[in-house]
Amino acid sequence: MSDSALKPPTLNDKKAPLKSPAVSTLSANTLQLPTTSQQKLSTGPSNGASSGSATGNPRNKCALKPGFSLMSWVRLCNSGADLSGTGGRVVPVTRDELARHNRVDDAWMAIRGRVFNVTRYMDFHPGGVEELMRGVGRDATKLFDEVHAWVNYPQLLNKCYVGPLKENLAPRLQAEILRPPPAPVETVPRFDWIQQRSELTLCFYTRRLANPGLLIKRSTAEEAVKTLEIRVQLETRWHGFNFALSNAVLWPPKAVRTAAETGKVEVVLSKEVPEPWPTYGTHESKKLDVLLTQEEQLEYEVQRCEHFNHDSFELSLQSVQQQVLLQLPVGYHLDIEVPHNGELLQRSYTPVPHCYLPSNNDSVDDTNTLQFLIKYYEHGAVSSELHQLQPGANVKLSLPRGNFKLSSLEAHRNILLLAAGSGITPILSLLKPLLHRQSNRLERLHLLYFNKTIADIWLRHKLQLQQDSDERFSCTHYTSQAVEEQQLQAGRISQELLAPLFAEKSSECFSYVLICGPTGFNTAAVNSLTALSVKQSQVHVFQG
Ligand code: HEM
Repeated sequence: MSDSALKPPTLNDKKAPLKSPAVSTLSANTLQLPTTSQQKLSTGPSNGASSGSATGNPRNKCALKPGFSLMSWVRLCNSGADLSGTGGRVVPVTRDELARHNRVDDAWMAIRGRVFNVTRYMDFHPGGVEELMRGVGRDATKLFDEVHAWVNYPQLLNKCYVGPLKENLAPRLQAEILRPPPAPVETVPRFDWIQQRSELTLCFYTRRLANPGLLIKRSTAEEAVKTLEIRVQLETRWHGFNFALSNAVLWPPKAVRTAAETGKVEVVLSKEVPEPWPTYGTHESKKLDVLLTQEEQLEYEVQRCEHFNHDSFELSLQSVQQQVLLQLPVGYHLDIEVPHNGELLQRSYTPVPHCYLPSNNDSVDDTNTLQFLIKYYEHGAVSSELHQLQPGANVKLSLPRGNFKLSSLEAHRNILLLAAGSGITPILSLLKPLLHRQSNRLERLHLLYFNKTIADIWLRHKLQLQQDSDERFSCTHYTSQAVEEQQLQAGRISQELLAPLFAEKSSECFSYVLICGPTGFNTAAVNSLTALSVKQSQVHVFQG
């Protein structure tokens, strides 16, 4: 039986609505978009089988009625309309009071001790009215987190805040909730430059473990360029630097380095004429509007689309005319958009570092090309469209998205990785950055990789090579179907399977766990870890 046969086909590559185009007249708003794409808690396979998304999660967005786009919601929020229904007052709410607001035309919902009036949000909810109604009139924290923990509800519902949920809060906590949340401290990259006779290096300093992303755009299709746009991504925020260089440099850059740990970004450019420059030129910098960058798309073209194993393929993409170079923050993904039956469909995928692909090795520069491993589903609209792409065909990519914080791993030296099926891809992007970490060097990085059959295992040989080259890394393969091979174990994710790794005094005791797989796998993993007293703060689930 194929993976796709295990799941209701509607959850595979479900049609996503065409995103609204970027509205350039919209100025920076108080609202930010959710940080990553979406996940639905599904009845999908609980182990091993992949959902088809590289991050393991299917999408289930609804088409919104005309006039109910995110942009329209932002406008409504900024219009001064009384969305909370309290005239701007903060009113503590009892559970009984909350339960009375349980109708579609009078809908309140509590999340993490705060009550929001979601009545006006109903038609704007990308998951649909029916889904939103599931959380109405009650404390919906658990449900909300199960479906899309990454959605930035405090910002989206900022103007809908009614007040704290009363009875289950200590007075001190209540006082905290009544106070407006403190504005987050934002890092602005600092620019510097150095040169050699034949090279100019543009440097951007962010902060330790900032895990920056990078986008470089040339303004013309010429090989020698004088103007360049360089953008540095820090979480959901992009900082743009527009350079007018004093002389021409060659395209593409000679090297591009983003150091996840130090937070330093370097763009090394070859000068067209090797000579010392009195100055690099000039630049203007600005923070880019979060809403606009969330909507922005890049044109990429297929370089290769080749068979990888019995049900997956390797897709290699390069920016059209090599206009753009992109480096994703570690653990981030992006959406690939393809047309299908007159609609535009999107799905999230995490690029695979070149060194893990059979066709590549360590010396290849990851910047020019984005490589994906994609599982093919017969009924999966996006994967079947992508599967048919010929070299030269165009697709659209979103900018990188994600909510993974490399800094949350800083204190941890024994890290456990749990991956299922195609959920291995974000995990792969982390292996080298973690093993190369200089401060608080890692002691042990252990991967448990779950698949249905031996034939489904991706990159087994490469994982073995990684294990051979660094004794701190180990990988155990589990298959849900019985196996005869010695190096493989039969088993599904469970509390029993994980328990020995968290036994007190065990030298194998892990203090942080990263999880990526289909929703059922993620839920089973989180539940097993909770039962083993692993705290929520010690776990990150990749979603998207
Ligand atoms: C607690 C009850 C809720 C349920 C059951 C629910 C359900 C869903 C579902 C099924 C989706 C589609 C997910 C997918 O694409 O796979 C979705 C998307 C979404 N929901 Fe909710 N939702 C709830 C509450 C909320 C609230 C309170 C907000 C307000 C901030 C919200 C904002 C969103 C957003 C922004 C998306 C799109 C996510 C993305 O594009 O990544 N939801 N929701």
